[in-house]
Amino acid sequence: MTLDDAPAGPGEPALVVDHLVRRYGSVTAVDDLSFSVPRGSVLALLGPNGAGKSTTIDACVGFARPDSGTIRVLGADPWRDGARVRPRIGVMPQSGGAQASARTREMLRLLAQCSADPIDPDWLLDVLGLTAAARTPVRRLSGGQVQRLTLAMALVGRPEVLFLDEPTAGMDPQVRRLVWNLVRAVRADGVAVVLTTHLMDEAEQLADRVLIIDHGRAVADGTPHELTTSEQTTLRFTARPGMDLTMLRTALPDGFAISETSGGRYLVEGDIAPATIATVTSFCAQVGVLPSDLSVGRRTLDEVYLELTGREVRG
Ligand SMILES: Nc1ncnc2c1ncn2[C@@H]1O[C@H](COP(=O)(O)OP(=O)(O)OP(=O)(O)O)[C@@H](O)[C@H]1O
Repeated sequence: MTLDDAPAGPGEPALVVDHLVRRYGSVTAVDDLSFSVPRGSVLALLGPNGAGKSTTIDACVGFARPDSGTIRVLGADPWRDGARVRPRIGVMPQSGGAQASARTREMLRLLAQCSADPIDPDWLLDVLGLTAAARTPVRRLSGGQVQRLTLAMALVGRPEVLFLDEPTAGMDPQVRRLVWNLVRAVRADGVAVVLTTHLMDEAEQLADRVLIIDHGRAVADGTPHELTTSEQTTLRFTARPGMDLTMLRTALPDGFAISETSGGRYLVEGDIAPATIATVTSFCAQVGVLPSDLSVGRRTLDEVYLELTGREVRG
């Protein structure tokens, strides 16, 4: 052990990533990324497909070797000192990880036996609604059940740091809420959680901090409240779908963006003032439309995310 590898003290962040770079051939998947995650907190990594989220997690759990930069998980280097790190972390990869031929309970018990102080597998199955599927082979579970089993596998060893790669992708809304409650419970127990998600409401619900990455680089970092509070406010209203907004664009001063976000739902972004509302309602009167649900508020995380990462679909 070197001085660099001294165990993290109780006040130290459970995870520290410092100037991480990871390349695959000519692709720089993670490009100078730095962040830390204190115990008892949740960090959400957001970013478009291919932004580098899974690669970041892979490096943090010791699956991928950093090209440069350092990672400390509970004070240890996950690549060089995996034997010290692995028993103290839980990982829910996107690809699952359960053996297809094993039965659900069997799979979980096997992992529990590898842990010094496991959570009771039957309790976990019960909490995750998998008791009825306890004797079902993994290959016959539904996609959502496999997801829940993979989460149970990440939790059964009572991890101090938990990595969840898109934990609720494809889950129905009830199960998603169940998973959110479990994440909140482990966070309250002092676990540091890193999760990736494409669901902005998931990030808003769970995260103490949000890190938005694009092309491997951080483009925003803050609490959900910090990221959605800025000079820019929004004015939303509902009216006839497909209105020609040219007249409204001309009437508003420079610096405003106007869009129809979905059929009949309009969004005006900029420094909204009382005069802006007057301009919008006067435009509606001119075109003979009654606006409804007119409201002024903060931008949503979704809007901030789209502004930072663009609206075009990535290949
Ligand atoms: N094993 C690999 N070999 C080669 N390139 C890879 C490998 N893993 C990832 N990449 C590339 O690295 C970049 C980042 O991929 P990564 O999977 O980390 O993104 P992501 O943000 O997790 O995407 P998604 O939201 O689709 O899961 C992409 O360009 C991807 O093609």
